[in-house]
Amino acid sequence: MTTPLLLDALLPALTEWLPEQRWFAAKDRTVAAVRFVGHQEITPADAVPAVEHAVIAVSFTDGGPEETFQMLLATRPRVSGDLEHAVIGAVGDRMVYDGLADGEVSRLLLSMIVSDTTVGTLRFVPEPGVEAPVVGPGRPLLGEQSNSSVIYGERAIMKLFRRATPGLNPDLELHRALGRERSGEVAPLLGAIEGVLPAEEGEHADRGPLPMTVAMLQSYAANSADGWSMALTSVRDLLAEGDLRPDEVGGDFAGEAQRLGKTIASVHIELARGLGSDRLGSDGVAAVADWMLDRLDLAAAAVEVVAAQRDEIARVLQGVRAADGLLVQRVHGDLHLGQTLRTPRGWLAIDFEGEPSRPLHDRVRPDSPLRDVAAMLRSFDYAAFHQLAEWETGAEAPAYLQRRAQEWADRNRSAFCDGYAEIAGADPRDQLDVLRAYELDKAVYEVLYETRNRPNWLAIPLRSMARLVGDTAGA
Ligand SMILES: Nc1ncnc2c1ncn2[C@@H]1O[C@H](COP(=O)(O)OP(=O)(O)O)[C@@H](O)[C@H]1O
Ligand SMILES: O=P(O)(O)O[C@H]1O[C@H](CO)[C@@H](O[C@H]2O[C@H](CO)[C@@H](O)[C@H](O)[C@H]2O)[C@H](O)[C@H]1O
Repeated sequence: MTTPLLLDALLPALTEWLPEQRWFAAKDRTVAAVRFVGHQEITPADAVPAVEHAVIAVSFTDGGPEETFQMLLATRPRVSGDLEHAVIGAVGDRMVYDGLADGEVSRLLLSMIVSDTTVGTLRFVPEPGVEAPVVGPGRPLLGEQSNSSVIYGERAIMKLFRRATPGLNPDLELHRALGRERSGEVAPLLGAIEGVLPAEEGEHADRGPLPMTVAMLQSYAANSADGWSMALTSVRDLLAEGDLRPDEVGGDFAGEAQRLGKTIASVHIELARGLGSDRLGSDGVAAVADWMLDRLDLAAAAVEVVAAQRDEIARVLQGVRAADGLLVQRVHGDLHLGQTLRTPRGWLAIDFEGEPSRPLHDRVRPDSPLRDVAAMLRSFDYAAFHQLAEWETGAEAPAYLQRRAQEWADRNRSAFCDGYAEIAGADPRDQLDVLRAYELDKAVYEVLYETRNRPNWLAIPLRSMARLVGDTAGA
């Protein structure tokens, strides 16, 4: 590999391979062409395995904007067994494959972080003052995720960010800030790989080289369960017991929801302490409302049911203007139950990247902590109605099940707010109009997200959108 000629020989195979990958976040578009915009050798080209970091730009048949992604490409003269599924194609006398699938490659990356190595434009940096993890091979994480992670013996987890975005990734930035605050609410950061998004040439020469985050290494939270799975189990227990109430069934989640509220309030306090906070005046609040309206118009342009209710939705979003001096700070930005882990000691929040489809400058903009609270309230609705969604694509689920699901959502939303208020010193429900605006903003985003990604789930945010537009009831 490494010479542009050899890389170019891989392009036809790569064009076929990319859309099959879970992390390829443009599955609704047809790939027209792929080109390499940068590559950096990590080992010599004749090593076994040989590894390099590559940045690719993908263009689409719709003529819309390109997307850039990063990859760790590895090569060997032959691959067998466990690596066969990761093969992209053959180039010269070597097989090229996705390097993260190879335990030897992930072992090498970890050892380079631990030993603070620089190779060309790539910096492998350990987090100052933290204990170096044991070096060993990594095991790829299987399952749903937007990026790609490998786990090192239940001690550490490394995430390769798949989008090649200039600037410091907010996931790394906020974990660093929370580490400085000695937060017990996130998994400690152990290190990172930092690189450079190369300057473009020719017709794309509109910028120079820019720093970019390649990967992040964290402590692995062993023996943990994610909040989404735990909540679904609780809802399943309840729906199976048609005549019992949420507080009467075995899997009641309200205690956990309350503890989770406390954890998120602590994260907010730590973020404000570490990175500051500000109180917006009326112009600032108007800008937040305008920004929500822009998001609404984006969704309305793509989804008819949003367009049909545009004005009613806009009226509720204007509720954010009720805030008298809205307090803003850095927040998680895409909080949901799947972004939380229950360890034997308590809850952790993970994945501070923000909403994946938003541009970086939007994701790092200070916002109200109520954005995260509202997003978590949305997640309780999702968990409650997820099992009924299949029904709702065809016939309505029986009314008694809908009532039970609603009771579960109400009970856990309320427990979460109780826990949050206990630590934050202010109850999010005291600013109902603002909270409702943030919740509706998220529900509109979800309608667009589900339309594009999981049409079977669309009924869940649609139901919430109707409730938030129609009712004035509390959280
Ligand atoms: N520190 C950690 N300890 C244990 N598991 C983790 C940790 N961080 C992430 N995970 C697991 O990895 C999955 C993907 O992580 P996440 O940061 O959400 O990646 P992505 O940005 O790709 O969505 C999570 O759902 C969780 O199961
Ligand atoms: O996890 P990501 O950062 O990729 O976030 C995106 O995908 C989420 C789904 O995986 C999506 O969350 C929505 O679905 C969840 C259930 O799967 C639910 O708990 C959330 O409340 C709901 O918003 C998230 O919005 C999207 O940005």
